[in-house]
Amino acid sequence: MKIELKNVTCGYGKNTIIKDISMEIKSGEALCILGPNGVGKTTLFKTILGFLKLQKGEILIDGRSIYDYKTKELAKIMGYVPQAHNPPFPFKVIDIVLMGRISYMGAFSSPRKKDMDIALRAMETLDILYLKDRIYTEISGGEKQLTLIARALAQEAKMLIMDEPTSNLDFGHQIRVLNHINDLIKSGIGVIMTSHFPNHVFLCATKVSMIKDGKLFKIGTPKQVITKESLKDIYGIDTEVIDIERKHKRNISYCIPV
Ligand SMILES: Nc1ncnc2c1ncn2[C@@H]1O[C@H](COP(=O)(O)OP(=O)(O)OP(=O)(O)O)[C@@H](O)[C@H]1O
Repeated sequence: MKIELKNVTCGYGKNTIIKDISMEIKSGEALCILGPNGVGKTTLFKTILGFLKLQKGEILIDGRSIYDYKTKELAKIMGYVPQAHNPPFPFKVIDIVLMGRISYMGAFSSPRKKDMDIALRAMETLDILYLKDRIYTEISGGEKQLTLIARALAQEAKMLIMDEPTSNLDFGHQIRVLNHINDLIKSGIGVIMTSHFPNHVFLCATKVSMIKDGKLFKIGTPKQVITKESLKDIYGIDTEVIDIERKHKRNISYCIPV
């Protein structure tokens, strides 16, 4: 499966936020989008998901415009992990995760045993089974983030769109989620994510694109894109990107401020 963005221009009403961006993501790849606060990463995601209309350009899934897909079809293709939020009703955590199964259920029908099993398995994978009967609005920001990731896993979508999946998480959960993203791409799922941490890109992304002033600034492998020059360009800080040897895993690059 392939999602292609061709000369995408998008924003709110007549206000353009993202200008003329082209990129593509295939199954088994993790594309991380980096860019400063307010540059338009979430706006781009909302447009890919069809919540916002394109101003110009095209978004294609396997060569077909996203606008030619039915909502239910799209829900089986793309799962969305938004930044943690509070829904208007005090749902139980398990109900939030089960919402990932809606596209598999008939109208007005309740979850089958299979849906419940899949939802519970998604929670188990992320070590949050203990939250099952808690009220979503009463759990911590990190627990909400993990719940939303579990909901996307339960959706069994082929492409996951994750808006800052590690925000709100403690160090252990950040690494667990990044490892989980690695497992997902190994299993053939595609991931498009945003992050504010270039080091997270080195840990799980196969591809990275940097956005500056609403335009695509750089795209390539993490090593090609994350350099001291590009970090200075988009964040305005001086860094050093160093290579680190790891005992039991591949060597990795790491950026530190200087
Ligand atoms: N509903 C909206 N209506 C109008 N403008 C909006 C709306 N939501 C966001 N914006 C504006 O669009 C711009 C891009 O916002 P967006 O949330 O896409 O940035 P971002 O790169 O995801 O930021 P961050 O890294 O801080 O989450 C900002 O200037 C923001 O104020």
